[in-house]
Amino acid sequence: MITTKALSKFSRSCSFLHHRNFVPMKPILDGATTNDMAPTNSFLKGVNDTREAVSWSGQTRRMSQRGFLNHSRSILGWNSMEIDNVHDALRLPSRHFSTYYNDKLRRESTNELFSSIPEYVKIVEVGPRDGLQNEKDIVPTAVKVELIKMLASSGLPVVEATSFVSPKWVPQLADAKDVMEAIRDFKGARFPVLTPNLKGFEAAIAAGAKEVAVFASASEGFSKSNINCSIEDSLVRYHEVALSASKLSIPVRGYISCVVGCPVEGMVSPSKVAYVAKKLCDMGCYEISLGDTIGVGTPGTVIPMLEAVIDVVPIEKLAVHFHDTYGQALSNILASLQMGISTVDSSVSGLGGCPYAKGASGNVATEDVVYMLNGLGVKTNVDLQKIMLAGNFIRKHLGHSSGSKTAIALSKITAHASKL
Ligand SMILES: CC(C)(COP(=O)([O-])OP(=O)([O-])OC[C@H]1O[C@@H](n2cnc3c(N)ncnc32)[C@H](O)[C@@H]1OP(=O)([O-])[O-])[C@@H](O)C(=O)NCCC(=O)NCCSC(=O)C[C@@](C)(O)CC(=O)[O-]
Repeated sequence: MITTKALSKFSRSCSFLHHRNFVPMKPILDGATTNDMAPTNSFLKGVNDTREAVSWSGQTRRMSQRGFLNHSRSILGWNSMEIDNVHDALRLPSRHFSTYYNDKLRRESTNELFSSIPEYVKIVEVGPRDGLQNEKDIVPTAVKVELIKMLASSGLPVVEATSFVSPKWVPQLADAKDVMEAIRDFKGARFPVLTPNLKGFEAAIAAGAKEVAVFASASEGFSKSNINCSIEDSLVRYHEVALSASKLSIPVRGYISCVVGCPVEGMVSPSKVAYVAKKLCDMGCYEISLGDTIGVGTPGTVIPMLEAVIDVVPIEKLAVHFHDTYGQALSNILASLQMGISTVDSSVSGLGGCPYAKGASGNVATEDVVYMLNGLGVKTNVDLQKIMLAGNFIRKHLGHSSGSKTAIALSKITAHASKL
């Protein structure tokens, strides 16, 4: 059941949200119909505009941070030197801008805002799958393999490699078997693959996959457009996959798409997400990734959704998967971390989108997530510089600019930083 308890607890602990006139949304979502949600901002329905001015104990911290950055700029001559060569930029020890400084601040801070943030966050990289499935031009297998290799060597614990789906539906990933065969001997990361049915599962195992993921939806409309069946039918298929997987001791991850909004139906009720999450958990999924497929969520919709799911699935089994269409992904991740989630999906360079979700933009960029987590003093074991190199590699191939603000910012900075 959705309660306002955690919302108000979250709100009390998040003085920064009050500071920005944030007021948590009433849990209006249960039973909401398509008519409840106009295409754009009806997600805001129910927000009380009771603005509160709460002094923020982080003011001093923010000011001193700015002081530090100005100091660094003057040492680095930041404004006068710009480059567009990521290799040069990578000489810059980014920790000077984030981890080192904020680690110290976080350790010293007693602000309760930090208390619920986990010390370690597992990042699940979905770029080679979620990213490349939506590219107009088909990426050559060798490029995919090199990207996966670069990502795995950056310290990422999980790199979702590809999908064993119908090549008629997603031609971009029709080379799944070749990709898996090429990475068979890669070490250092796990390489799960998407499987929509037993046929996909069997093909994945034959190609050497050691872990699979099934993908349901919280909305009927999206389920039909993405996998051509109802939610219930998909759960039956996934149950079959889970049974076969368990016989082979293959771990199964479960995705739920459209956890706050659907391109077909509009607003999605948290109770529907909780229902599917429980079913996936009961069939044996070791982790359930909650996907804001079209990136419409804000903490105002994400928190009630998480509340509903946490009521029925242990929090340590949950992951969040945000697309950044409205620039809300990092705030949604921060809210999720503060609620106790410690697994975050992201995509190098912000690649991504679902071919069957109109309007879906890229996933939150891995570089931006790592930068934020470094800044919070949260361990990820991921090397930001190596991720940036992987991002640069794939972007050059695709001919797009980076979807990561961190990568763009750091690529513009050059200096003899090693002298610092
Ligand atoms: C589920 C199906 C297959 C149903 O597709 P269908 O057309 O209903 O299935 P079918 O059983 O009638 O089979 C049609 C044809 O596909 C073949 N087929 C059937 N299954 C497979 C398979 N596994 N691998 C290879 N081929 C397969 C089957 O053999 C047959 O071939 P034909 O006889 O016509 O030559 C199709 O709808 C499909 O592949 N959909 C996948 C769509 C997809 O990958 N979407 C993107 C991923 S989800 C996502 O991005 C969201 C997520 C996870 O990232 C979270 C978030 O962002 O929120």
